[in-house]
Amino acid sequence: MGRVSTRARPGARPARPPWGGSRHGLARGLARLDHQGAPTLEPVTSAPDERILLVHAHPDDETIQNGVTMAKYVAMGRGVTLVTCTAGEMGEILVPELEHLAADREDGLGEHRRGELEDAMKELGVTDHRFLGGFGTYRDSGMQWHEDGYAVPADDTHANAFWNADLREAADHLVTVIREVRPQVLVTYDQFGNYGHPDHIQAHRVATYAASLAAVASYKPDLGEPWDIPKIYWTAMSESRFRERLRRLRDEGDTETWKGMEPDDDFGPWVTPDAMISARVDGADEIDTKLAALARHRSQVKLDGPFFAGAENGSSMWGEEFYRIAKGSRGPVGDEGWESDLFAGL
Ligand SMILES: CC(=O)N[C@H]1[C@@H](O[C@@H]2[C@H](O)[C@H](O)[C@@H](O)[C@H](O)[C@H]2O)O[C@H](CO)[C@@H](O)[C@@H]1O
Ligand SMILES: [Zn+2]
Repeated sequence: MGRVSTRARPGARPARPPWGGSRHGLARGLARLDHQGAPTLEPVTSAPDERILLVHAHPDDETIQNGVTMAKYVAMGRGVTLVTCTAGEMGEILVPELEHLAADREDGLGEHRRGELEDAMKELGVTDHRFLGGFGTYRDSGMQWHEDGYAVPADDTHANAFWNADLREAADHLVTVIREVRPQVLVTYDQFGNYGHPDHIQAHRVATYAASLAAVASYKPDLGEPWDIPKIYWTAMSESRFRERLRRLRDEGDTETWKGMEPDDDFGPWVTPDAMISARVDGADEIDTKLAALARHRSQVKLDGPFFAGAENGSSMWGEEFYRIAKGSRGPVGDEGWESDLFAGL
């Protein structure tokens, strides 16, 4: 684990994560330091010894990609912190009675999805969730398919669209969180944003940059004591599971889901070859919790559609969550060569 600092600058007040611990309470039993840096005798309630930080672009990404992992780690008593970079203002709306919230009508979808996210976090048991820079700082950039990939809509006029964010300014918001939470594990997307959404790509860039900046002692000490995150993972879609899922859908006559894609196609960066996967978190015990959280994102997710069909009995790709290690050393692996716990080896 990284250096635990007990040095407090005179006048510096340690930020406190919402689980009630103090930044200085990371090492059990340390006396709390008062705001002059003098030790007080009252016992401190330590932050969980193990802490994970997840950085996602929109509400629902966290549950789709890491709902099992988050629920599992909360149940294990680990600290789970989620940072969501935008409120998903530009999303489609699957529920007719919510259509008035659309961006080109009342533009109320972001506020609504904030509530969906709160409800989903209650299902997973996650109590520490923040929007990057505070709610409304960065706006969902939207996405449109262009010849060879997604891009932001040409007529996008919102100055605070996340895709337009100043990278270092956005990273500084996350540096503050990293130095407060001091996670051993960081999870975000790969360089492709998993499926090419501009906000996902930007979230990857901000998380990666912030992780580097947070570790530099001489970088903006006013944002907190430096913290070098030991392990960084990118979320991954297992190639074998995706092909298997698509094959099953096509065998069942479903030609609509992932329309135009066939099981033996070349999916490029959309999937990760199993040999490049580092960890698999099993969700046999958490899949129901994940689905309950997914159901809370009702403006975006139709559980009774083919996309999530079969997830309830674990017979789909949603009951497993895959990761590629981007920084740090892996712990013990199983027969497939995958870790089963992102904190392994720490
Ligand atoms: C899972 C995810 O990242 N969803 C994003 C995505 O949503 C897609 C978008 O609305 C597209 O227009 C639909 O056809 C597609 O079905 C949706 O998944 O992009 C949205 C706009 O940026 C974003 O709000 C949503 O969270
Ligand atoms: Zn997203």
